[in-house]
Amino acid sequence: MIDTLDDLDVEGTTVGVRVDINSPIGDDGTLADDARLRAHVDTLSELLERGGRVAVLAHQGRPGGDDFVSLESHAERLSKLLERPVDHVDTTFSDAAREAVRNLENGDCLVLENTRFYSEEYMEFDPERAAETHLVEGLAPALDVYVNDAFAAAHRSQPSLVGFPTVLPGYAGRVMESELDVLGTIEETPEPRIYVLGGAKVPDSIDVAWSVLEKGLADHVLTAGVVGNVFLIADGVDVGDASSDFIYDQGYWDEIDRAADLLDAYGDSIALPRDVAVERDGERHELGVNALPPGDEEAAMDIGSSTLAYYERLLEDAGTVILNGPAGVFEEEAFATGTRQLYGAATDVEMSIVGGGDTASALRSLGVDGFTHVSTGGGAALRMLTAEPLPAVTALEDGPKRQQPADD
Ligand SMILES: Nc1ncnc2c1ncn2[C@@H]1O[C@H](COP(=O)(O)OP(=O)(O)O)[C@@H](O)[C@H]1O
Ligand SMILES: O=C(OP(=O)(O)O)[C@H](O)COP(=O)(O)O
Repeated sequence: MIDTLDDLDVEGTTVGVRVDINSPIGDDGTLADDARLRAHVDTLSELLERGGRVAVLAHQGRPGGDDFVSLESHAERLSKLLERPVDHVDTTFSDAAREAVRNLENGDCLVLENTRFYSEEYMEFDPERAAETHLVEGLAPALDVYVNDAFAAAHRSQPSLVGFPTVLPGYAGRVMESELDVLGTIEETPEPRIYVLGGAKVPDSIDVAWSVLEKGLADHVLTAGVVGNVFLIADGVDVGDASSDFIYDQGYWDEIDRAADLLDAYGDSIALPRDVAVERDGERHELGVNALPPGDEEAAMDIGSSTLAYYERLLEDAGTVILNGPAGVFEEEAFATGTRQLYGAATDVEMSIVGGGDTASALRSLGVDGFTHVSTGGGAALRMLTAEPLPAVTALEDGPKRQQPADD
């Protein structure tokens, strides 16, 4: 059993709240979409209104990425959403960070700096070891309790997610609580069950495909996006240099062998794109798989209309559809068709569950709604939907194993 905010005496308590506000970032390096911030407003408002002193912990992007930026603009946006001042502290566990946390009054909120600015936070540890990292040892003494509301990151065994609840009393926030309620019952959802795996996080998607096919949870896995391109290559299709180079640059080349192994083991249950869309003369141009490779500069940016018709037919018989990752580069209107139509078709299925930060933002910008549940998490939702435990949830369940050092 996990304790929730109902079990916490909040007044006067300094609460470290791990949220997932990892969001799209604009060309100016600031927040471009606040959906994930909005999701946490209930938890943060409740803690503040109940007299808590709130220090927000979160990551943004991955080292090396264009979206690996400070949380300053997130703090500004949170201040508007929470209708109260929210300071940003430009470190996470330094003397200055501890000082700022200790200076909080009841009802005050601040945002500490991007946890991933510190290399340990981008590594995976078991909880005991995570509790010995600089981040946790440095910050925990300034906190009384830890609240994890970051469902979307709960599949990561990183210090801010599994280390703090090992040394502090841990509680699930409202987002975490409701996601666990909805997604914890996958084995009971109507069959046949179809998993649609698109987007760009290929290793996560292949893990999920293995797991759900091995466990008999999925009747079909439909592939799209970069994931679809990897499966096409694994199936011996030449998707062209532009798409292959992209996969190579992302470090996903080994995933092709894993996809090939999956096709050997479960090929009958895995659907591959039958055509793709590339940009030719400034416009969308569809090519059947037999007509590949495309020109040198032409990347496969979306699934084509034959694939869509094929996938829509499969969805007609589904009882449950679980979708993660856009079917194409939805940010460009010419390549948004696959995502718009495929996700649109999924809303007709009896139970439709969607996961993924980019996926949720794609659906909003494309105006597609009507799903049974849109999760705040992508990889985390998928992992739950494979009936696998989430490390951050397990750490909350296990509770503190030892006392944190006393505050000085
Ligand atoms: N064929 C493709 N080629 C390149 N990028 C793609 C393709 N299909 C989808 N994408 C990109 O995948 C990104 C989202 O993937 P991902 O991060 O896995 O989604 P989520 O956050 O929903 O889990 C989007 O930025 C989209 O442009
Ligand atoms: O956006 C996230 O995951 P998601 O893309 O699977 O929804 C989380 O913030 C986790 O980020 P990560 O996949 O860089 O560890």
